[in-house]
Amino acid sequence: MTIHQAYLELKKHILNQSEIYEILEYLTGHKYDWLICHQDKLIENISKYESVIEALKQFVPVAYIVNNKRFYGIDFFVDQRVLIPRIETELVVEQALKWLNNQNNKVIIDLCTGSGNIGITLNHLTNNSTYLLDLSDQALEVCKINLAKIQATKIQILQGDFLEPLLENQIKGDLIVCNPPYIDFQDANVGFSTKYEPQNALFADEKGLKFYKEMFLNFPKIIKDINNFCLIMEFGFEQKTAIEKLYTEFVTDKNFNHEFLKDNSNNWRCIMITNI
Ligand SMILES: C[S@@+](CC[C@H](N)C(=O)[O-])C[C@H]1O[C@@H](n2cnc3c(N)ncnc32)[C@H](O)[C@@H]1O
Repeated sequence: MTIHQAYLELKKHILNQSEIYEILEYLTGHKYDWLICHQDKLIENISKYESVIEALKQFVPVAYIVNNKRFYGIDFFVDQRVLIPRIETELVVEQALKWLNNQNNKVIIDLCTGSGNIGITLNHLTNNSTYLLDLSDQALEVCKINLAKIQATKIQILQGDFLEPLLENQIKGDLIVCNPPYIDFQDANVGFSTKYEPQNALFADEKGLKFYKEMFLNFPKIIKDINNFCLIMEFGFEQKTAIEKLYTEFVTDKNFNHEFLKDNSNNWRCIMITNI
């Protein structure tokens, strides 16, 4: 089978052109430019090709097949132990970089880190000390693979339940970023595509709001300098009203500023809390 024939076959299963080339790169070990110029070359590893087609028939996401997902221009190793990083989460990184504004003596804390995509990206780009936390040992194994793969320094990994490792060890940061599980267990609209992702990365109690409530109640305890900090949390596109309500109920200190941010698809996606 030639590369061109494989391309035509893959097209029957994948709508996204760039994902087709991700698979062809995975199958041949060659980059896009080479593939374009060598369409008549044979795919040598036919059994690998056949298992890809089988996985696609089972709707396994391409990122899990090729063990890679590009996030903020960086290639992260991913497998079924972690959530596949989403493009909308790049908003968290973008806003965090704006707040950091080239400061390099800050402490970053990435809660619910999963593959480490947010925290490792920020560390890689700014060289600030960074803590990466997750409850899942399995997710942290993947995170460690990414730490070895992507140039990152001054990073510590902590396992535990949400804020607990920070509170227990009295660790505080300047920039807190967090993309927690936020889907309501009752949500009927969850796409079929999430079937292969870790369920504890997706769903949360209290209609998906448990982590926001816990954060709003406790975040001053994990901030180094309450007069100069930034906290950015991602949420689901229909959760803004509920999160605004929780904020009003649980954050009573008027010395904080909060704003909501929209992603590139014009959906409300993040809350950002800072000092005034
Ligand atoms: C939505 S995923 C986010 C992963 C990654 N930060 C991203 O943006 O793609 C949520 C992560 O929270 C972790 N998690 C779930 N419950 C947790 C808890 N109680 N404490 C800490 N982490 C938790 C999951 O293991 C998962 O890695």
